[in-house]
Amino acid sequence: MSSYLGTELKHSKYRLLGLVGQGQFGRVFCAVHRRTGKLVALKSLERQRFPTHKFLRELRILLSLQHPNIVTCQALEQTASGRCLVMDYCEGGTLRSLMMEDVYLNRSQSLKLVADILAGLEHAHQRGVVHCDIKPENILLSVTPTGWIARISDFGIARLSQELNEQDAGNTGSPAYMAPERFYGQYSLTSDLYAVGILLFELLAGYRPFSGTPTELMSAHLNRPVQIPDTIPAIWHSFLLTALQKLSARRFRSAKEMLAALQLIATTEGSGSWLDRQMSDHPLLQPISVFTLPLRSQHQEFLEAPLTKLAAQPVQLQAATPSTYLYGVAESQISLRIFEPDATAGLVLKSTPILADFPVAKPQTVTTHPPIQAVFPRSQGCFVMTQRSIGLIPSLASTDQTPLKSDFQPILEFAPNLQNISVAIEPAGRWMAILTVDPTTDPATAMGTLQFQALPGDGSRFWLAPHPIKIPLKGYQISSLQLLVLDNSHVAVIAESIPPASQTAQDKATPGTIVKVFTRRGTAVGTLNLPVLGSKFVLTLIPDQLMAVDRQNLNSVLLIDLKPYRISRLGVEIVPDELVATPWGYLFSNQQGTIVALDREGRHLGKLQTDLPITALTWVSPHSLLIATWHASQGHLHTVDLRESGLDLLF
Ligand SMILES: Nc1ncnc2c1ncn2[C@@H]1O[C@H](COP(=O)(O)OP(=O)(O)OP(=O)(O)O)[C@@H](O)[C@H]1O
Repeated sequence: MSSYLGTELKHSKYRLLGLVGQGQFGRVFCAVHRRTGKLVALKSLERQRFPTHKFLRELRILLSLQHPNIVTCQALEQTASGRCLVMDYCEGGTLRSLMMEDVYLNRSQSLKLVADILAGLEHAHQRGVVHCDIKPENILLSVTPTGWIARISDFGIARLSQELNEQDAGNTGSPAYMAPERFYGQYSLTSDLYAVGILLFELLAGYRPFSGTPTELMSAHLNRPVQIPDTIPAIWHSFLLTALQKLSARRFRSAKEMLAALQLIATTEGSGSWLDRQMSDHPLLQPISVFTLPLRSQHQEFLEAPLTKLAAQPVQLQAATPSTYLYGVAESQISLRIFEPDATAGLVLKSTPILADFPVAKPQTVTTHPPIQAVFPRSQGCFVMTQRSIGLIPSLASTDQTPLKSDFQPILEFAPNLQNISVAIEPAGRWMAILTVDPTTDPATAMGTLQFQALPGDGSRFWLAPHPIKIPLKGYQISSLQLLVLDNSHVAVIAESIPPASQTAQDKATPGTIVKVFTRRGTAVGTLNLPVLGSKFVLTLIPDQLMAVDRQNLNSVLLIDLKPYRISRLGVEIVPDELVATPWGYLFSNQQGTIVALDREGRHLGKLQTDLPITALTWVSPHSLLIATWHASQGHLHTVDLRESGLDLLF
């Protein structure tokens, strides 16, 4: 179906970017408008299931609802096999997906989301439209630098599906959120407000007031009084009890009235910071269950200088034994250690260190060398970037047991007048991309130059952009520029955007991050304007996924999926200095010696703590971590076996 729709849309205004989800009536795709570059959601609706007259009636309703808290429908696209609704794209996923993570949303943000829903409902109710299926799955999220905006989706479609279901099987809606009268087939605008009451209860308590089978739920909604737990502050009790009245007439009379009551209590309680647009002092996301375990090293090696970077590379040294090279950087020196798997002891250091530290560049003393800025271990060896050049320390894998060579072969010397040089190397080490900023004093005319170059080995077989590509950098924060290789044919230029100066304080444009993607042949693929401020972008081991520090919410990390486009936040409890992707999830560390481990779904696996400041960390096998520490002129390289660390990992 995805390729069907792709083919059918070949000559339309939209280009499909990927499947986002599947609803009962069809699939939802992320697509981009070919001319404007605007992202949209295309919701395909099967023709047989939506007879034309009903569909047009619902479409009229949908088109009449234009509000920032409603997922608006912009147009209808006809395709050979059916129709697609063209809707605003919400990159933050659903409220359900956010509620399923191992985090508590801060109170102010939870209340803000409920206030958003009420504002959207007020708009719809004023136009005589009742939603009938308010639940976290139908609340989509737009991401903002400091949190989210809730937007109600499925207006009209929810009611239409109810009608169709009634004809089919008589089973409608989502019983967990259904007001008592809905079980008798009646509904009014207060049925939506009852559902919002359940949703607020769930956000504040972490569970819903009633659970069980559909029959048990029906009986509970109709007869059982609501029990409010002590964990919900008393100030909210009468609000919740009013929203969850069994008799429709005893509830809030309108969304507007309910919203006003919510704002009043939030202000009284001191959790209404969203009302005056201030940032909350509390972390946006608070992990639910974080336990701390002492960091136990399997092996410790004494270091003479602090290692600021560690990079591992699997190698095949001897016929059947896969080993791992570990490169360590201390200022302008790079060292190499070799690890080999051992049947009983896991991964062990073959000898310590095999290659003594050696200067990277020629000059006289180590201290005068330009410090190493980045290392890229690849099959030919380790590419090393300094301020002045990029070069290769050739691989020793092929030379087997011969002593390790320490020659540094320069590949490219940078012109002295260039600033902000970024280099990125393809995973297979066949080509590199270099981004430089042309010297200028005027930010309005700043230009970047992106070049591609084949690397020693079989790189010259690749067709690379023959000429430098000029990138206008107006509106880019140049000091934040980053270059990443996404896969063997794409690179991304990433930078913070400078919002244009605005006239009024209210009208203040929000800052964001620009991600511009190019092919290795130099073709611009597209630009994403991320509504978040990220820094330290790294690739994860999931294709087309990036992660970054969330600069405006320091205890959270951003996960950015490019295909389909999606932004999620992980609550990590620490302000991470290092972000490391592993085959099983993510590791974050800070200089205070804390390491937080999360799985690929963002679930917290635990926290390791050492008293020593961590200067670098990496993994050398899925369960072996290498951690460099440094304190009071003393440092160690620790080998940690995660299977014995006490973390909740399944290997
Ligand atoms: N406008 C949108 N922007 C981004 N993602 C969307 C959008 N609309 C839907 N989605 C995604 O697609 C998924 C399917 O959405 P859809 O509304 O078709 O079904 P549903 O609400 O999950 O189920 P149902 O059809 O039973 O109501 C959602 O879970 C959501 O993740």
